[in-house]
Amino acid sequence: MTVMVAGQIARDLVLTVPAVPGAGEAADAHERREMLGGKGANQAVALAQLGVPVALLGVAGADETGERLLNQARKDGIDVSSVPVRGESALIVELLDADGEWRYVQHLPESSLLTPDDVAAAAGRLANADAVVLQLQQPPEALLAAARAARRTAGPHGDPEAESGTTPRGPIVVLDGAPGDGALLGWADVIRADEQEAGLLAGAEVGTEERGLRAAREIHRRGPWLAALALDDGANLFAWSARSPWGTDGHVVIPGVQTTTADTTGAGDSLVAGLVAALLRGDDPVSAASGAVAAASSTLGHPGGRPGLTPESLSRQRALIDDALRETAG
Ligand SMILES: OC[C@H]1O[C@H](O)[C@H](O)[C@@H]1O
Repeated sequence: MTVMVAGQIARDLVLTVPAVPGAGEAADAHERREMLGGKGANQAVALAQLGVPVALLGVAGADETGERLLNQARKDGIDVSSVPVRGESALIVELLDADGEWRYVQHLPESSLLTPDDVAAAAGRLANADAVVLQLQQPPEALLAAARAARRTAGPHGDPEAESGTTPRGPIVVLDGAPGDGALLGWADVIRADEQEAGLLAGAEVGTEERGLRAAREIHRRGPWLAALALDDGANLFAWSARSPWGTDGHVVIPGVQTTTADTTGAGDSLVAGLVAALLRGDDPVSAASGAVAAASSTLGHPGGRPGLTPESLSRQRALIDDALRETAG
């Protein structure tokens, strides 16, 4: 079993400040953390921590930083043999204030972005993976190329041949974010979107369970059979269609349970990884959704997006989620 994550590899520099300085002001950071970052790398790290064999397709800089990032990825157990190395490393500076509010300043050289040629070079690996995970930090043409390469044996949703049930479907394609390009959505099986992104996809505000469900139905109509949408009370809605492996329409809302939030950065990345791991294990929908939220919650307690998923943190969060679900049911 392998998951291919096609996404960004960056050096994340997280500076914890009492307050973000205004124009003409300076702030002393009381903590500084540097780490392998970018949504692609974060998701790959989280998958590796969850015990899922994972390969990364993203660009590493041909500089000292790029070398450090790749070494870290290798130490994390990620296969980086398909990573092109060129140019300057991508750098993302996160300013995290005392309220846990973050601001990013990023320098993403053009050379740090995936091209369709990079994707073509990894086409065989994409097609043979069990899941392909994409985020929107890469150019749309590269993402579309990756989705097409992954599903070369079947067309996008809406293609009668692909929907016939007789065509081999290839890997599960998972998309993190709301693509401006509707074509990309048609190639995805699973989508994760925060509130704002879900609103963009649905063309209407999402926030409550009812509105989220409406958005999910629209999303299912356009392609993905599973939508994981953030609601405005910190809960997550997971809505699946009959085209899902579970074969029925259904949904579950998992309440947000983590009490201490140092930084929300990276929580979505861990959620995606938790969901992919659960889908590949063949979990039932409630268990898959709970596993995804447990992974996300485990990432909230520390500054920066790097996941720190341990069996202990996951089972602590799982127990809280199970309690919350029992409470909702009772
Ligand atoms: O999803 C969080 C990530 O997004 C930003 O790109 C940072 O790299 C951070 O680690």
